[in-house]
Amino acid sequence: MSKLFGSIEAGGTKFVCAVGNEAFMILESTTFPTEEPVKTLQQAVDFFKQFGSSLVSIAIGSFGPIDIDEASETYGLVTTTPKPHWANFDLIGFLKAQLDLPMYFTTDVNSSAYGEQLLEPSLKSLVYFTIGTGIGAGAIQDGEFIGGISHAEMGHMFVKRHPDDLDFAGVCPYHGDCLEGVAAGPSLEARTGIRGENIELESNVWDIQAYYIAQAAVSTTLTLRPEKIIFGGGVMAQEHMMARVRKQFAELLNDYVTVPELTDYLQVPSIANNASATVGNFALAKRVYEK
Ligand SMILES: Nc1ncnc2c1ncn2[C@@H]1O[C@H](COP(=O)(O)OP(=O)(O)OP(=O)(O)O)[C@@H](O)[C@H]1O
Ligand SMILES: [Zn+2]
Repeated sequence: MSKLFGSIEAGGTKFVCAVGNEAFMILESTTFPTEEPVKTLQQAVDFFKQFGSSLVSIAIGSFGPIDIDEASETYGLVTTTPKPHWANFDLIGFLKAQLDLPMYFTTDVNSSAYGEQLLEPSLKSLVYFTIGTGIGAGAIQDGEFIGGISHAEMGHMFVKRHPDDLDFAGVCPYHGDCLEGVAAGPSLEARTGIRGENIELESNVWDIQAYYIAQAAVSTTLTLRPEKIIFGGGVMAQEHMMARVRKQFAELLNDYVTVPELTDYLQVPSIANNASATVGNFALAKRVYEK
């Protein structure tokens, strides 16, 4: 019987569980809201149990911060999230108690970065940002995720303020006006009272938003010098955003270092339907199965 790989994209708003084949094609998937951890994870377990022994491994790309250090006593836990009930919850422990399979645990954005890199194996380095309810980024260098004592947390990098945005305090519960605090979806609503989906194109909030995202791209460029930076997430689904970000990026970088053509260098995901993390998870599940 052919092998199946499992994927959990554990988002702050919703969970997407899927199984895929050895070509990393999605065969079945299910989506449900992220509620309290036991209820939510039990739904994931029940989904995977249907596939019996065909399912050989699972990769989990999670919202964070999470403990991904296998040598740590708190490996597999969601750590300091402000999300009610989830702080210090043993996510991997819960899954392992009911599914005796090899598991790979990483951030949702690392999973997405891994998925995108599969499509462009010639790239040795790549960074994937998601700009949604929160902001996170995953980075690959020579086929491995970057990180020291834990995974990167680039979504909370500090940015300089847009001159027309100085009155806005930002909405990050930890830092106020870090990148996530001023550029994730909820900041659009906090400034305007209108959800991002419904703000008109003429609003100057888009240029403010693009200014911060462009700064993230500049800081990432200067820190890691990756071959490509990809921007996914609900906010970047607006087609005008990439053009605004590229324009402000060029002004901010001011030709200090050379980068590839901006239409190649700063891009939206190549994998359609927000499936970058799922595809990446299949590949990571395969990797942990073969280890
Ligand atoms: N087209 C859009 N334009 C601007 N903002 C949007 C758009 N679509 C969604 N948003 C905003 O982005 C946020 C939701 O982001 P997204 O759709 O990427 O979900 P998500 O953050 O990936 O969910 P999860 O936390 O479960 O991963 C909300 O704040 C929403 O208002
Ligand atoms: Zn922050």
